[in-house]
Amino acid sequence: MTIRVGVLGARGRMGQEVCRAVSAADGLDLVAQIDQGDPLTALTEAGAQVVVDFTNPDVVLDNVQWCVDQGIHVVVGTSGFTEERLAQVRSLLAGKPEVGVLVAPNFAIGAVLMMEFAERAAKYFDSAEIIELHHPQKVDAPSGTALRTAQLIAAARASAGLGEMPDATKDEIDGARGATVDGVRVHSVRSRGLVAHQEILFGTPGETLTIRHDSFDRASFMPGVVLAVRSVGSRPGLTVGINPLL
Ligand SMILES: NC(=O)C1=CN([C@@H]2O[C@H](COP(=O)(O)OP(=O)(O)OC[C@H]3O[C@@H](n4cnc5c(N)ncnc54)[C@H](OP(=O)(O)O)[C@@H]3O)[C@@H](O)[C@H]2O)C=CC1
Ligand SMILES: O=C(O)C1=N[C@H](C(=O)O)C[C@H](O)C1
Repeated sequence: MTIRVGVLGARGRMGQEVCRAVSAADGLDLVAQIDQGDPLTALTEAGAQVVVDFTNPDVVLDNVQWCVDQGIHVVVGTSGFTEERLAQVRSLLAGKPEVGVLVAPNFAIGAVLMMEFAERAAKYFDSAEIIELHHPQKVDAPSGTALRTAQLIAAARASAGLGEMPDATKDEIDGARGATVDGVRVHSVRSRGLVAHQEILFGTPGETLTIRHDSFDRASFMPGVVLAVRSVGSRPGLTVGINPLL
């Protein structure tokens, strides 16, 4: 059966790529392309069953709420999902248990594996720092992928009983050590020529391990987005990441 798909943020960098990918995918029908200023009611008028949101962190929760209220499943790629925001999505869904919302900080398979490998490595190393590098049009810092990676590393360290990292600095210029997310230092680089990149640097006496992923093209996110669109309708409630679909 064909799935009727609407895209929010359709004129953006990701939205345009998603519209192309949905149009080219078997069994998906692109029925609505919505951007800033367009009414959300165009989604219901077009009979969208799944909406894909690649907008911005300021508006995404309102969009999700509106879609959930209408009984439309949502695939969310927009960044900024802290644990607190995920909890807000869970409470939106409480009144609509049949609706599925999938929030993925990163749809690229390499990035998903990078996060899994980092989670696995975390307990073996005293130190861990994240360096994320993106194009300069990105509105937020740190990236959603870096936030999620920090959460995963922190949780793995806590369950292994590891204490604080041996990283105290006596004298530092503000910001020199990056931001601290769940106890993990995160450094954000913005530069022309970049798309989306991240490395995690682990260290313990005598050795370091670097895990790095590079998205050189937004095409890297599309297989994950299409998989999520096909799956979200059969996954009521909140799903975080595409890992359970792989
Ligand atoms: N999960 C993943 O794998 C990935 C996630 N992302 C995330 O996706 C998001 C979008 O990234 P990107 O495409 O580069 O950003 P863009 O700024 O290129 O695109 C966002 C689009 O959404 C539009 N928009 C803003 N508000 C609304 C609204 N209320 N309703 C509908 N459309 C709206 C914007 O319009 P206007 O410009 O007029 O404001 C713009 O056209 C970011 O949060 C980014 O971090 C990006 C890549 C991969
Ligand atoms: O804005 C981007 O470009 C990206 N955003 C996501 C994030 O914040 O992690 C995913 C990817 O890094 C590209």
